[in-house]
Amino acid sequence: MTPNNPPRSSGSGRTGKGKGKSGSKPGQVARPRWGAKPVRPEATDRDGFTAQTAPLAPGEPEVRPQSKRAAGAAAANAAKKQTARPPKTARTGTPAARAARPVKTERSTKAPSTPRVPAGDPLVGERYEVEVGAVAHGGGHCVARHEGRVLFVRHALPGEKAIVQVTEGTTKSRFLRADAVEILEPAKDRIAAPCPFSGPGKCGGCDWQHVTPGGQRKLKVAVLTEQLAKLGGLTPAEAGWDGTVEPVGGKLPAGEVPAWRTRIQYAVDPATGKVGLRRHRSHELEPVDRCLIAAEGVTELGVEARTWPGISSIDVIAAAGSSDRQVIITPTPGSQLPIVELDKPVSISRVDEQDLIHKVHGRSFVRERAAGRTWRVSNGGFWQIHPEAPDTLVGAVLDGLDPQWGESALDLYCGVGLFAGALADRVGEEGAVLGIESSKQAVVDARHNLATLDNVRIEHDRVETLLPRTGITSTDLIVLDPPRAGAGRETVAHLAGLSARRIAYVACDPAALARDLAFFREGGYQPVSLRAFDLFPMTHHFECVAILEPIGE
Ligand SMILES: C[S@@+](CC[C@H](N)C(=O)[O-])C[C@H]1O[C@@H](n2cnc3c(N)ncnc32)[C@H](O)[C@@H]1O
Repeated sequence: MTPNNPPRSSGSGRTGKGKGKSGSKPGQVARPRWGAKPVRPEATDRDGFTAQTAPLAPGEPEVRPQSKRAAGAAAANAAKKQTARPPKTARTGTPAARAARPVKTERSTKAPSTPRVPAGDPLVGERYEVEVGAVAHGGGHCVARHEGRVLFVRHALPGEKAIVQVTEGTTKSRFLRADAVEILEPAKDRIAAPCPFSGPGKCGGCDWQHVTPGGQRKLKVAVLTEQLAKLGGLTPAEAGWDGTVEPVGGKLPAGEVPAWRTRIQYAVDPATGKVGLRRHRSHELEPVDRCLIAAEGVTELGVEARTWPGISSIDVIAAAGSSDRQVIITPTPGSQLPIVELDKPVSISRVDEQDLIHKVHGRSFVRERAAGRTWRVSNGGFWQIHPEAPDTLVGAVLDGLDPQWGESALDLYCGVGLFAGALADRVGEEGAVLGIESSKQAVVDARHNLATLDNVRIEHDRVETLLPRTGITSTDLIVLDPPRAGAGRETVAHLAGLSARRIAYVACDPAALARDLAFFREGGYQPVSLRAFDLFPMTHHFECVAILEPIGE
């Protein structure tokens, strides 16, 4: 595709750099520096993001996350597992910010739709011998073929010869899902999985316990390379990428598992009261008495060692930047919250039957440290799970953007204000930063976190709704850190029209990133550097930071 350079705005809406301060008081949002009046957005929250949302397999329709209540109902209906929605497996906290006072959690509360009954004769349980091919995007699976039909195989590695057992699909399915249950010829990156709960039919939280740390990063490199080519039309060199996925927190020897996960959602087995993690694409539980990737702050609470009668799920958050620990408990319908005693001091909140969160005791938030500041994150609102992720990503964004004193910047999908705060420090009081975020509670937190910065304003609404209404016609810098679905064609086109000197795109889904890079090219921007970070070891997830500049400059 030939890049084109559509005319971009002349920037007439900007009031110019170096003008006086906004005059906002601490705690108020600063007046914008782009010549647009502050808007009063409508409350249009939507589901937020978790890095652990089960990705879709190629061709699989998008499925919205369930509420805990809906998930509970579905768990009771495990017989329908074959066509059930993707599970909430071992993922961080709640998928969106929730308010400190009782408010509706910002999650889908729609009941699950009636499962479709797949046509054809079931093939579940069939075993085939296959040669395992390349790793595929999402789900931690590799592609194999049997009698012309595609199989997405978990617990395998490229190049292996294996016996696989079908886990989903019928004679009419376009593709089948399967687990490698016997490895006939192992790949050199295969190791014995250190976690006893990992393996075919077991916990769905980790994808690659059976792979060396270096082997996991090689798989991630293959996925990013493929997505850039397929959806972005880019070679690694054209993307400004050195072709590596950078380890974070030091390299570990094979067989050692980093305890990186500061947020975990456990489900509770109604029969035993024991906690567990969801099996892959299932509402069934794998009872777990020690999650190896859980951070020490999670494990030391002793949640896994207790029984939880009358409880359906438990979100555990162990701040990396303070000793704050928060546990958010969802009782089963009709049950009362028991007195909760854990092994360390902890704040407790409960989720009621309307999905409202109530503080039981302690704080309704945890405090994190990153980019030289303390951040309040309330009730399971978005915060990166790996302890080193916030500083790693802020470092990559600032290195790539090189913000200058007096510049204006947008922080889109800003969460509790991480990049906005870091940018504000660099552009100084002569500059201005506008953050936009759709979660009400995250906006409240962001305004609290950045209250002392007169040059930052945080607005509440969806980026795609609010940005066009701001009247902003140009800015110097943009950071966007959208949820898994990416920003999409319209938002990218709008951003490409703002004459930004540089744009930093932080992405947790390489497919959405590659697609949006192609949209940016249509708008006259190209990546000049791309870095990928292994911020979710033992899983197939990773994070990218792409820096874009106008083509031809
Ligand atoms: C990946 S998180 C990034 C948060 C923040 N940049 C950080 O690093 O902590 C994405 C954020 O986008 C918010 N979000 C989701 N869809 C949105 C939309 N359409 N417009 C604005 N914000 C949105 C979510 O609530 C979430 O806080």
